[in-house]
Amino acid sequence: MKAYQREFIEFALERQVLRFGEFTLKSGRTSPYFFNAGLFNTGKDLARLGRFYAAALMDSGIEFDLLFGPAYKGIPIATTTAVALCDHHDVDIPYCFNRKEAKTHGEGGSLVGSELKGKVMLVDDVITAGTAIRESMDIINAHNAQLAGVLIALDRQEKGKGELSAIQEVERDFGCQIVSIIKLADLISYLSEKPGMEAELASVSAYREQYGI
Ligand SMILES: O=P(O)(O)OC[C@H]1O[C@H](OP(=O)(O)OP(=O)(O)O)[C@H](O)[C@@H]1O
Ligand SMILES: O=C(O)c1cc(=O)[nH]c(=O)[nH]1
Repeated sequence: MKAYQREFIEFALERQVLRFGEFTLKSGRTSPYFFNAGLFNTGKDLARLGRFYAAALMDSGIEFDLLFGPAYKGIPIATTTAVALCDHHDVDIPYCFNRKEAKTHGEGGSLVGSELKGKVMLVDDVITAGTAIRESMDIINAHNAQLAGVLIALDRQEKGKGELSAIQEVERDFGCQIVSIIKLADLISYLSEKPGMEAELASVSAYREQYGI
């Protein structure tokens, strides 16, 4: 694990974005841990989060024209990443996001921000079973844009529909690269080095045995 990954895990634990307990996921699975990016909820946290995303994006070397943040939690992530790319990497990239329910008055429509076109970098918090990414792909395809890649904070490294991980399935189906700041494996190695986290390590490891890849 790299230093910035350990730093990111500590940031998420400190802000209780990363918590242990019993959580029902969108996929219906019951997980002993949960990553709630909505709890990066101050200006300082969001600015710091954006720096992690922007650095991971620059490191990935993937070329893209636009950031897309799927509603809802992808919206502040795309926004803060765009700001960090400008402030810390001198790169000015347009961004846009969707509404979960189309607006029927005023400017109307389902998209807000820059026009959805070109090579799109999708940014979100986590991928579990890949449903949210597939929903976003429908929007990207409907606008004749192309998916350049996906950037998330946490790759939960879980099985998708078959034996591949949800991420591997998305990479295969859409021919794109998925980049994450941390993976479940990083969290497990962090927990295994940390005194007093034995119970969390045991429950997360058991979950990985059941759903992990
Ligand atoms: O890979 P998946 O199985 O789709 O799960 C991951 C998705 O689930 C959560 O979003 P959710 O749809 O709960 O929406 P929110 O951003 O409005 O909280 C999360 O923010 C991811 O987008
Ligand atoms: O799979 C999900 O629904 C999910 C998992 C997680 O860790 N965080 C989240 O916001 N959603």
